[in-house]
Amino acid sequence: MASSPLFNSFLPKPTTAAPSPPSTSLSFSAKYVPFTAITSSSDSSPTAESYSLDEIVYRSRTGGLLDVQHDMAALKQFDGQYWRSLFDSRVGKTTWPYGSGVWSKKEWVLPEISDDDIVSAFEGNTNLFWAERFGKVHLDVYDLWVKHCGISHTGSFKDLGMTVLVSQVNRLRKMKRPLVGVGCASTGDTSAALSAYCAAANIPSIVFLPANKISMAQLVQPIANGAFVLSIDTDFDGCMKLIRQVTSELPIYLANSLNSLRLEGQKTAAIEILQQFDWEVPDWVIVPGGNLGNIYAFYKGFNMCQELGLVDRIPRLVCAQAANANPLYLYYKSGWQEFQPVRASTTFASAIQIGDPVSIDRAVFALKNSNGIVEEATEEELMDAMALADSTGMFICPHTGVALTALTKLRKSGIIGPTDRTVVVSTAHGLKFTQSKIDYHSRQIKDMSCRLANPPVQVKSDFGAVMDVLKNYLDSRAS
Ligand SMILES: Cc1ncc(COP(=O)(O)O)c(C=O)c1O
Ligand SMILES: N[C@@H](CCOP(=O)(O)O)C(=O)O
Repeated sequence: MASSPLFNSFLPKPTTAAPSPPSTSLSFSAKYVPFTAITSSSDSSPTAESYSLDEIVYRSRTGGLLDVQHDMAALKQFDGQYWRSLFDSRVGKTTWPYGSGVWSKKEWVLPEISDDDIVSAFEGNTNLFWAERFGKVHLDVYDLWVKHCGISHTGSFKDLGMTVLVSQVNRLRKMKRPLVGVGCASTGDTSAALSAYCAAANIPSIVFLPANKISMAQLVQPIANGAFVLSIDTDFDGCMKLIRQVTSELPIYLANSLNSLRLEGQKTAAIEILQQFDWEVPDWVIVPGGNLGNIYAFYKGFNMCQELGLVDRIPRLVCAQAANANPLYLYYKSGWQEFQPVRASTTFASAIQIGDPVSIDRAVFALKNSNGIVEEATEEELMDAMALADSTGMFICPHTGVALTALTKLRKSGIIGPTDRTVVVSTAHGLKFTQSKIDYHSRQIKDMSCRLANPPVQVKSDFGAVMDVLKNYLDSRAS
């Protein structure tokens, strides 16, 4: 384990006075089952094919997706009120590992892992921000909230899933499983999270990045955290194919969301939203989608809360895609006829420039079961939405601009009403995407009017000149 003060919070902490976990915690368990067992079962009867979470397996026997299935009967020994109180009692504490927004829900995430194996930066517990001015002034909505998942250790929601995956790898390595490292393909955020958590636990990380397609701030993260970084002359989908081939040949553990362990951490953001609303259910939750693991993770988190009696319904989900990388949108618009991967074009929402999402089946299931909607945003729409949100005090990433565009469209069409409680999920920190904001505000984007650009005013070092400029500005504000 690292001993640097930087990673102090990653280290197991002595237990201080804190609420006790359920005395039966050791009886909770989870296993991998084929995703089809989740989608087709109307009851919780055991499926023939299942795997221990200590096995290294990403696909079912038929090549389909897997899912982590919890022993719901064991969890149901406790009622909704019990779980609500337990989770609430852990917020804002330092007791290891419950101070993490993910591990505060440990019984629902990885119930069997030892606390000593957990690698955590106390991720989660992110700000649920009341976007009062943006909502009221620009959209005529009064109950609009932005869940800032990007205000996090590595600046994106990926930390939520990565703490789970790297903790499990840490456990497997202690069990002497022959894993030489952990690898991922990435549009930037997954690699940043993977490399930070691996560095904290002294596990080698290997990342495949599409050359020249991610932001400089994202690129520098795995470099700084000591990952082995391959910049490959292809797009994300090409990198994804390569890492899948490599991880089937070498004992490198796959860290992309194809690995269903990741989604167990990501689903806690949904539980946290309910918790932050005092267990009142919002009407809408809007999530930007790329590889499409996260939309399913949100569904799973909400669905578990309903099934275990913490709430009595789930929100309607909206998945928002960039029009330049919109295979899910096209599929939805076709009435779910036939899925066709696309070749994703360049988008300012570069982290979702994905044409062949691995979790397409998971996303469709989540949307169908939440009465969901898919929307898309053009480059101009997403950049204007980002600039507008920033002008009301936020500093969001372009992906959040995609989600806000979806909200704007659904509000304009009346599908989202003025008093509907709506949560937009902000997936990464705006500081990772400053170049897109610089391009916009300096009106340097071809074929885009950048109508909300706010470039600095060049002025001579002269009192009169400064006063003239200021008077003009103040007059324009007054009018
Ligand atoms: C900032 C950001 N937003 C949204 C997404 C989309 O998440 P998912 O791939 O789970 O759909 C990603 C990654 O893909 C991302 O990095
Ligand atoms: N946006 C992602 C793309 C990969 O998604 P994953 O959830 O499958 O890891 C990234 O940041 O790399």
